[in-house]
Amino acid sequence: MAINDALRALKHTELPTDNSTTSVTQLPANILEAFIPGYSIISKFLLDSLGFDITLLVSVCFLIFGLATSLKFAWKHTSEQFNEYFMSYIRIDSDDDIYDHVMEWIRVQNVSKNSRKLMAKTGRENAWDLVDGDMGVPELDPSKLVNFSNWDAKVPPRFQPSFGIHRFFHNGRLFQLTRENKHVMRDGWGGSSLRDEENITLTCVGRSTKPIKDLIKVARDHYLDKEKSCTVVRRPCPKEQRGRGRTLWMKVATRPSRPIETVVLDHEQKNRVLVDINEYLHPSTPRWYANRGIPYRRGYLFHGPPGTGKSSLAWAIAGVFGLDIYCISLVDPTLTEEDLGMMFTSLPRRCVVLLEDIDSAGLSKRQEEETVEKLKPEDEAAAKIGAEITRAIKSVQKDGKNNKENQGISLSGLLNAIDGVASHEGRVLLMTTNFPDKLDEALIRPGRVDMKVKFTNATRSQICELFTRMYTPDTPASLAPEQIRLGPVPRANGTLHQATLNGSLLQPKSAKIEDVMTPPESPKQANTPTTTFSPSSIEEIAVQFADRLPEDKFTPAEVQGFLLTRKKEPMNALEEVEAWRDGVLEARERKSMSKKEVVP
Ligand SMILES: Nc1ncnc2c1ncn2[C@@H]1O[C@H](COP(=O)(O)OP(=O)(O)OP(=O)(O)O)[C@@H](O)[C@H]1O
Repeated sequence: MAINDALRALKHTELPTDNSTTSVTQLPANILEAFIPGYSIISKFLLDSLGFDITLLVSVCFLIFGLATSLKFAWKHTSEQFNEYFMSYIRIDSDDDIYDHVMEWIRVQNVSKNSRKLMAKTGRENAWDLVDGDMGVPELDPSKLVNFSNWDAKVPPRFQPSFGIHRFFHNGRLFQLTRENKHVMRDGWGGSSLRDEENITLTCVGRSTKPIKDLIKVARDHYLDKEKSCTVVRRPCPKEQRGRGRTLWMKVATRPSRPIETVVLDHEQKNRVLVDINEYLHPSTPRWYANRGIPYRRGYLFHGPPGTGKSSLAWAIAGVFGLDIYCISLVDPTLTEEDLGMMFTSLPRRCVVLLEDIDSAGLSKRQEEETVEKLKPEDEAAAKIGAEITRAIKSVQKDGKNNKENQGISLSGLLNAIDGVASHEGRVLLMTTNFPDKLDEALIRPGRVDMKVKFTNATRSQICELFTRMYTPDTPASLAPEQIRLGPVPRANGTLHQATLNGSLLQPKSAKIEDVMTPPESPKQANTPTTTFSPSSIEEIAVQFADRLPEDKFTPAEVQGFLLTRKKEPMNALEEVEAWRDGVLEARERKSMSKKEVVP
């Protein structure tokens, strides 16, 4: 409107013909009037009352404003054209691992140091950060109680580049990082919903993306190097975040890998599992499977009483082979069969999938069959009728549930996910159970479960090993995967297995035990015994300790629990173990007696 008025005013304006400065810088009054209604009255009033003509001032302001706007427009247009033809960029979404790699690299590169737009994050993100060493964690005073409110206050926050544009140099080249947050509509299971989505864009000058790719590689190497001795744990995303085509897994933690030698198990058994997985994961194995038309999958069933080390071995395996671990709880009420199928499909090429306590997920043998089996000797006809009734009740229950969110995972749903056509090949499937006999044959048939590993209560040698490990001072690192030597051992058929782990290496090294035990000098050595013991005396005490416990009566978890309460006092542990043993056995006896009384 104002512009139209101004144009109209320009038409009727007779521009000054003289060459004076005033005529150049002063805009005609009718043009100013078009932009500022009432201008002539104001200017006349100021001229009459103050004797000051504001036309020149207003005209200059207008000219500066016009110039700036034109420059801005020209700059925007030119830079757009420049970006289009002379810049390269790579965009990274926040749900991709590369996002974490780049952001972490940026953080340590101190890009944040020079930036004026920062985002502060709590220094300690999870419990494992305390073992990072680079967190500036304050020293603890052993004479005082640990107070985490004080401790947290002393941990400096981390600073990351905030949303917006950040520029930095790498290898002499200028890069630009643009961090954005957008609200986008996404299709999810419950329909479309508005979600926050973050991404970063890395830009550099030039018509090739190679410098950015190199930078991403550097960031990735840096990140993976830091996390080399860690295991990344992933779980299914919360239901509301699970979207079609979007990531179904979320990283929940990065924890230090469990050293394989800390899992106290029969060495031959442990060897066999590791050798088998090692052979399966070998880069040449997929071709071997493909040539024979065999699906490239391998499954393991770890079974035994609770607290015997099934999950511990699973975690240690992930650490040894440097694989991420994908944990699925089949009892998760939000997990549907469709979700499960998609999750297996979206697994990476190599990973460990851990399905814990599969017996508790309603996947045990069909109840109606069990009922028939139980009643058969007495009345087969009645049993069959009973089974029919059970089936009918179940189908009614199922219909009733149809409208509800979750109908649980059925056996066929799990089998489809595990070896359905879309299921990803190359993963190591580890299933744990306390009750292997309850599992349906279909679930544990060869091809789904290729190796069963039995875990038992602690043997004498396991008790000895648990004791020795507990009182051995911390060593800087356990066996790195590359330190585990491979050598041939005979197979059942008499041939030599090429990729076989040397069993002795999986045992605690005597060299480690020979480390001198000294009283703690700093809080960091809190696990070191207060009394000095020679390595040979620790071994001797371990033997005596094992002599005082019956074999196959206590789980390794129970023995570990007892030792943990005396973790600095091996002699106390030795002296008190008999009383503890008798107490636990008596309590068990009483419990079984009371059970018998209740069920005549
Ligand atoms: N064989 C073992 N070697 C070393 N530690 C063990 C062993 N068995 C149990 N533990 C210790 O006991 C605790 C429980 O072990 P873990 O969770 O592996 O047992 P589990 O057999 O998986 O039990 P559940 O069946 O209840 O899941 C852990 O702290 C672990 O360190």
